[in-house]
Amino acid sequence: MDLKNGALTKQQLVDLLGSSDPQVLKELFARACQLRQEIQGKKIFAYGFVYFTTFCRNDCNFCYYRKSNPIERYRKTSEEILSISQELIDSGVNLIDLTMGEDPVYHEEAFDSVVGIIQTIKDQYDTPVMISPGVVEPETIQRMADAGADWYALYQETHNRQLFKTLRKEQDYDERMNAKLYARNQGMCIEEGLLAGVGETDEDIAESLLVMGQIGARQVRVMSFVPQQGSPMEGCQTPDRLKELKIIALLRILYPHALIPASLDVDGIGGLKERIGAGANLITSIIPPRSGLMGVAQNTMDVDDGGRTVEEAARILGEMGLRMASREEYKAFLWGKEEVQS
Ligand SMILES: C[S@@+](CC[C@H](N)C(=O)[O-])C[C@H]1O[C@@H](n2cnc3c(N)ncnc32)[C@H](O)[C@@H]1O
Ligand SMILES: C[C@H](CCN)[C@@H](N)C(=O)O
Ligand code: SF4
Repeated sequence: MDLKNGALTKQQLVDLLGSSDPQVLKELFARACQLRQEIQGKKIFAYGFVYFTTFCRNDCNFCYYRKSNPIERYRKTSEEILSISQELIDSGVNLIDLTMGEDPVYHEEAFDSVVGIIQTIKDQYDTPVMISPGVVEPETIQRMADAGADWYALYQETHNRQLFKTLRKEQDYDERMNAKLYARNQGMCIEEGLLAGVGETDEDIAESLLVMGQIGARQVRVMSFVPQQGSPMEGCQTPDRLKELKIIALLRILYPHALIPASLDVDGIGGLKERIGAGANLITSIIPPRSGLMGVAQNTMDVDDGGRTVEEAARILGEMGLRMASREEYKAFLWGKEEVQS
């Protein structure tokens, strides 16, 4: 199979996802890293993660924060959110990802405070913003876009409607998809994502990889499912990481210019090297230690001991002959002449 030609068919994707041939895998990862190198050299981007409310009205079967899970929750104030964001920016992240559970309190206040926070980070801190609020009204998306939010992140998890129904209980597939298409049509960049190891087939994954391109997502991700205490899927197994790594590499080959995260939220900082080695060009889930903030799939792993910091990630990148990008380099990549294809 010719990996140089990025136009892989669905069948070729399925074959590669199922392959355990060491030579094929070696070529796959080498090609993915070569493409990243050709496009951005040694630079790797990094996003700060601010999960500012862990209250949620939904009951996703895979998630620790589902409303039926009797866990301790927090809701940070606007002042806290801004000071944590400032701390992350000072540490060297390229963007702030404002993430929330679908917290009814914010829905009641029509997201006024979130809009204000976006404005401050954009106008006063001069930093790109991603918003991950779950499904929100078109009007709210519009206000967030007007406030300057660059990105709307909303992961379908799977593009198999049957499987979606079992994961995102009582949520509508089309409503979720349409929210991100609306954001894209308003000029926002969108991130699409899939969850690996939740009962999907390689055909399902191949379909997702193709849909991600069709909808024009400029950031595309995969996270391996991590079982959560107290959730219906607590007893399910976490998948072999090789699948996630293959998906990262295939995404890079299909969409050479896309932002593809190496999330620290799956295996902590210990999982960074292999994901970058598979072709990821962005580190996500950087969280300041002792800020009282949590991760999603790994809610505390490596947070308070400073494992999920720019400093630690930069050290590891250095060992790989790579380096952290500056905010200006990120902005140039996103908005500059080097047009990023979808
Ligand atoms: C917690 S949500 C935050 C935004 C918003 N609440 C939403 O659901 O879109 C972000 C993503 O984390 C991922 N996630 C949640 N629980 C996970 C788990 N147990 N293992 C791996 N990824 C998980 C899912 O892909 C989910 O879409
Ligand atoms: C899943 C989160 C992102 C939400 N936009 C975050 N923990 C991450 O891994 O990047
Ligand atoms: S994935 Fe998001 S919407 Fe679903 S329960 Fe978790 S926080 Fe809520």
